[in-house]
Amino acid sequence: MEELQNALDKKSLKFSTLPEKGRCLFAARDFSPGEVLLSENPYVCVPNKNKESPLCKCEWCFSTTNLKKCSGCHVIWYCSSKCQRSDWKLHSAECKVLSKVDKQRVNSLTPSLLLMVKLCIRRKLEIEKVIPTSATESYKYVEALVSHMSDINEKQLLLYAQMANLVNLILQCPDFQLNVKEIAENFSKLACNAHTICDGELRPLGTGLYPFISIINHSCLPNSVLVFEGRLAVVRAMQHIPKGTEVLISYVDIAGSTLTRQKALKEQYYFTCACSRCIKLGQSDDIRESAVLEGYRCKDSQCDGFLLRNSDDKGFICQQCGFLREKEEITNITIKLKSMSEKASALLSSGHKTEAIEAYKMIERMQLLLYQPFSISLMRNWETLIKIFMELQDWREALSYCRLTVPAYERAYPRSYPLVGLQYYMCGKFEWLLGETEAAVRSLTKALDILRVTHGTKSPFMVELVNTVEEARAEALYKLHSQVRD
Ligand SMILES: C[S@@+](CC[C@H](N)C(=O)[O-])C[C@H]1O[C@@H](n2cnc3c(N)ncnc32)[C@H](O)[C@@H]1O
Repeated sequence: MEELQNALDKKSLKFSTLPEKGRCLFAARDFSPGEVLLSENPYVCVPNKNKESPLCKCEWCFSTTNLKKCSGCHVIWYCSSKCQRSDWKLHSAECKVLSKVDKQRVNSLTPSLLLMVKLCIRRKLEIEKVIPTSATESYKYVEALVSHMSDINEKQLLLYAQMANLVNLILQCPDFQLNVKEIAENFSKLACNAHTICDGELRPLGTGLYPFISIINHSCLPNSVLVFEGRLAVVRAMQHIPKGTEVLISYVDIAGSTLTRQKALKEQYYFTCACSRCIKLGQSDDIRESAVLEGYRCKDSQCDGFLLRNSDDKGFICQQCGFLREKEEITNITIKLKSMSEKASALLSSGHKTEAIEAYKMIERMQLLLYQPFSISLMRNWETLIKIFMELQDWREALSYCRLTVPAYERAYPRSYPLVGLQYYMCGKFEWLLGETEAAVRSLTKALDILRVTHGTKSPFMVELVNTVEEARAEALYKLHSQVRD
């Protein structure tokens, strides 16, 4: 505890505990927007490999190019000998373990199993003093993480026990000194403490355990943001944080209604959020916000009122014009939308992109009849369309949908939120590709204003963004001069 506070003192942070939250981090001085509060290398991490992210990645830096398999275990990939050397202390032991696992089993190992294998190995190497412990890196900080073992249901417990058995089988060695119960508890710890490692555009790359950053609690209106520079996790102030304020990040997508956010937090993190947004649950502002983000629109296409459930539960009443929308009509459209979404997603996963586009456009038309213009469902459907058009390199169509999402993002997220900046960035990139230089300058400048606070300016992603903005500004100026000359 004293060692932990000493390490945090250097960063002007104060460790504390609150009865309703457990461990917390507080600012021990004022922090300005964009200032780094805390940065940490992963205690252990693994690249993702799943249906959404099928490419193999370098175990150290997550690069997907120039990959070579480790010649010892034939399981782990590296993009360079530099990355392989950096990982060697841990991987030399991991390599021996993985090379003994039969080929079929090794291919079916999920990232979370591999992460747990690494965690057990790192612990053993610390005990053997192969990897030294320090004031900030030690297995004792993993031991201090919350596990919520008493909150998880039997089904989940059984799953963790099965996974723990598998890890034990893979490790095949008694000197790991961890029993199945301890490993199962560690799985539970990973579920509520591990972080998804993302690139600058917040696309997931892997999963990592960062025991210091794991002390930071959640808020649906956070004052800080967690981003990654490669494998390094960096927490930055998104706004001015006065001395004595708790440092808070968001654990879940904060775009949803209070009920949706609270459900997600309860399911994965076992707490009822009482942040400054959540305490408004049931108040008129909160009801209006939920109705706009997840509720239905007025049947009268000219009216932009939001609907609330009628007291007799037969339908929904527009709060502006008093029109009733029958429950049955809404149920029918919702059922149709569900079946259309299933078809569209099947078309997409079978590679029928043109047909999928038509299906998602049909969904959009139906959503426009049912939901508010700033609805989250509509926003997600536009995001899918942008993704498909990007894959087809149809920048014009991608831009038109991207422009629709920007106001929806601005409505759903706080103003300086990274996702808002990234949506402007995406628009700017499409405009730049399409030669719409002035529009690109406007969008990229907005992106830069937000992202220089959340992402800093030093990462390769931000350096590239700064360069693109400068290039776009120079080209816009050149075009302006040419027009004046002509
Ligand atoms: C990553 S840990 C955060 C640190 C944690 N407080 C601790 O004692 O180690 C996540 C857990 O912290 C608690 N937590 C985080 N944010 C909270 C909040 N806003 N209100 C109540 N509990 C919270 C929940 O138990 C959650 O599962």
